[in-house]
Amino acid sequence: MKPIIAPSVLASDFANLQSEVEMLNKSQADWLHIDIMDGRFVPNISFGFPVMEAIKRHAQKPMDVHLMIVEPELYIEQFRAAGADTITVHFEACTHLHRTLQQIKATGAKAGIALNPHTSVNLLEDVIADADMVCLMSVNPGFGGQKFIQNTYRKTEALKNLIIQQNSQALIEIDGGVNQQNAQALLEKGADVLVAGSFVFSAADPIQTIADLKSIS
Ligand SMILES: O=C(CO)[C@H](O)[C@H](O)COP(=O)(O)O
Ligand SMILES: [Fe+2]
Repeated sequence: MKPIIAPSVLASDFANLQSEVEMLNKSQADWLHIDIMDGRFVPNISFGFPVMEAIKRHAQKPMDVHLMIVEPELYIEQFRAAGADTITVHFEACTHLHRTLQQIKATGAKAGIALNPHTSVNLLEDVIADADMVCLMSVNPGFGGQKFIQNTYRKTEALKNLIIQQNSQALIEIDGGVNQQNAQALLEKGADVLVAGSFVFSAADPIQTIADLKSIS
């Protein structure tokens, strides 16, 4: 099965956002990955609703919104209104994760759970049936351009086993440091969605780079 490719707009040229989004429209990218950072859950601030809405005005593909924020339940409806198709919240940021997943689904969006590198996939046993996607962070969240953490291979395999065991339909997304070197092995371990930021946007030919990732199976 071909992977779903979700380039992370975080690594794009914000001064030329419209042309970056138009490039993604023309490419084989399946989704646009949108990283929202609040300066509290992670030690960085990215962008918020006005920028997301501007991206949405030009995007012809679904928006996969990764919320690296505390108390995400306060903003779910607003992110949906700003154009999110999938909303992923962090396991570590949700006191009532099951409730927050239902809240996301009630807006009509797909609901994802992101796990920091230190968080075990075993903690998802009682909630995996309620998730449309699990995002395994393969770097510590907060910044693009970091080095891929090797333990992600093992986690991907363990998560795939849990999904099969629980008869869940959740997709496995890998986020952070994804490139042509690690993509094949991630897919073999069970990944469905590859997020790639700096690897795509720092390439000489981003459209070809996306096509190369897409052609791995
Ligand atoms: O969530 C993220 C960082 O917290 C980004 O989606 C991720 O880092 C992608 O960027 P890169 O491919 O450059 O690592
Ligand atoms: Fe992300």
